[in-house]
Amino acid sequence: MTQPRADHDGPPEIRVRAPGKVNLGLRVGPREPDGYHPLVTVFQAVSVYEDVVATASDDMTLTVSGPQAHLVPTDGTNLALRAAQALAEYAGIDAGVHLHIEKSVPVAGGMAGGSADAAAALLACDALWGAGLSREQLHELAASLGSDVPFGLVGHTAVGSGRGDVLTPALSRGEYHWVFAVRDSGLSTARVYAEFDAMTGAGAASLGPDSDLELLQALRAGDALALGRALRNDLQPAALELAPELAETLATADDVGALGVIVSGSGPTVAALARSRTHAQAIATALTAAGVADTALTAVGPVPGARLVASPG
Ligand SMILES: C[C@](O)(CO)[C@H](O)COP(=O)(O)OP(=O)(O)OC[C@H]1O[C@@H](n2ccc(N)nc2=O)[C@H](O)[C@@H]1O
Ligand SMILES: Nc1ncnc2c1ncn2[C@@H]1O[C@H](COP(=O)(O)OP(=O)(O)OP(=O)(O)O)[C@@H](O)[C@H]1O
Repeated sequence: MTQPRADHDGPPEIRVRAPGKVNLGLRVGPREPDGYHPLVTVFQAVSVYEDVVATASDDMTLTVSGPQAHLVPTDGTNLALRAAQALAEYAGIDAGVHLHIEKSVPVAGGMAGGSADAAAALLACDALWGAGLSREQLHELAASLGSDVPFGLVGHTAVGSGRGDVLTPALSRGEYHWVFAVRDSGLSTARVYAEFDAMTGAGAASLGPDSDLELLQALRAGDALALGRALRNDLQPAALELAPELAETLATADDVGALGVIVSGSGPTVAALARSRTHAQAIATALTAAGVADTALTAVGPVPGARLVASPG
């Protein structure tokens, strides 16, 4: 078991890094009586990271840094604090923790930043408190916190079903280059699903088993061109209805030769697939120059899920 670092001045600390995600395919079925929608989604974890540093403390407290830190709640509603509390209760541990989030994933951007924080907090507190939970136990806790949290633990490429929390790893060859066009104002996931309901009525397609064949085949072959063509997001029309300016972002990325372009999850981040790192940088520059993104991040995927890393210094 990893021991907390105590080789510096100050209390022991654990640093965990967790990735954001893009849904390469997101098929959404009709709303169920519990308010959730059945999904079949292909997740890819990408190199836009959250670092969560857990330090031993008497209380449960949280701080956040990063360009959008002011948008993140630091009270008990923060998903990372809720994760720490859930783990303490589950494992019967009476201990505190201070969590510090170094945030890079856009807030309310459809890239599961809060979920990455929760996944990282679970792993960090498990290590800090020596709880020794199994992967299955961590997964169960993760799913109780949010539909995207289990994927934050697992990372790489996976097919999600159920609410998106039932995961099967998928084969993927090579590295894909992405540009994420970020908007300063986010979209609420619940609102986007409600708009999806309003737009589809009872007519949302039920989910057939084979519809992601082309997507999964492209990933297995490492064929970025085919992956670009196979990208699909059933929430995109709803996100565009709530944020019509995204149409311009999609069109601009298409104009500058993106292999595929899609709203990421519930949006408003737009994900553009590039041919190479250089091409990704060119797309990023074009998007910000055209004023159709407030920020453009370049990244690669797939990358691993939440993992302990050495603290710098
Ligand atoms: C859009 C995605 O990011 C795609 O991966 C996810 O489906 C959203 O996952 P998430 O943010 O972890 O969502 P949760 O925190 O579990 O749920 C937030 C809200 O989204 C809606 N929700 C979420 C997941 C799902 N399968 N059906 C839903 O209708 C519900 O209104 C829910 O109250
Ligand atoms: N650790 C956290 N980081 C960011 N937002 C959080 C966190 N905890 C709670 N929140 C609240 O949740 C909202 C959505 O957070 P988040 O950034 O995870 O959205 P998202 O990436 O669109 O989620 P998803 O892609 O999973 O639907 C924020 O607007 C904020 O109010």
